[in-house]
Amino acid sequence: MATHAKERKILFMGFRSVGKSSLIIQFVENQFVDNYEPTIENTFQKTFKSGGQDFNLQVVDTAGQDEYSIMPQSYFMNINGYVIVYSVNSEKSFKVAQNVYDKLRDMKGELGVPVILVGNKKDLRMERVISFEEGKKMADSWKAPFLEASAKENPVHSVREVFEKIIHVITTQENGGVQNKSSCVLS
Ligand SMILES: Nc1nc2c(ncn2[C@@H]2O[C@H](COP(=O)(O)OP(=O)(O)OP(=O)(O)O)[C@@H](O)[C@H]2O)c(=O)[nH]1
Repeated sequence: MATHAKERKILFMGFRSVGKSSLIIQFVENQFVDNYEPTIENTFQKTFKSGGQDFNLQVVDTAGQDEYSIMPQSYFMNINGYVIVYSVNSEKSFKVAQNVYDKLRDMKGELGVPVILVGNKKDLRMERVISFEEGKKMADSWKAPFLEASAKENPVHSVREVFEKIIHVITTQENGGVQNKSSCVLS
């Protein structure tokens, strides 16, 4: 049975150069961008099917934040879900991830933040400074899903997982926090 595509807007946040644009461009255009160009702000569109439901996604790629960034109002209006990204080779980006979450939490308050945490660049094995366990622990403290990803190595799997997870969080929150089994496509 055909159902209408649901419009949802997702915001990517995190420190500079962690791979926000790369993950999004992999998702939207299936390609890896090797050169680094700082983002100002960009919005991408992509249709995506998850749990039998079509989604019309608007994905906003923000300029990288740091601990001093002030979040504009537009980060809080009409946003359905947040993807906070750090890179596993950067201690600083891990700290900024917590910082970004704290600011979102302050703004969103009691309702909770529909968020996932992504440790990107897991292909950089020799340069890793943040373990999987540390990432998981931070996400657990937010009661949020966690995954590690790479926009470079096996990216199709990574980006699919990122978007499956954030859509799952959004859907769960829209259903009043109750896990909807029929839309639960994650193992
Ligand atoms: N090895 C590796 N490099 C990556 C990965 N993802 C991104 N990069 C590289 O990291 C650099 C920064 O990537 P961007 O996607 O521009 O990072 P960003 O978070 O959007 O950066 P801002 O626009 O400054 O916020 C680029 O040179 C990418 O090629 C990854 O998974 N693995």
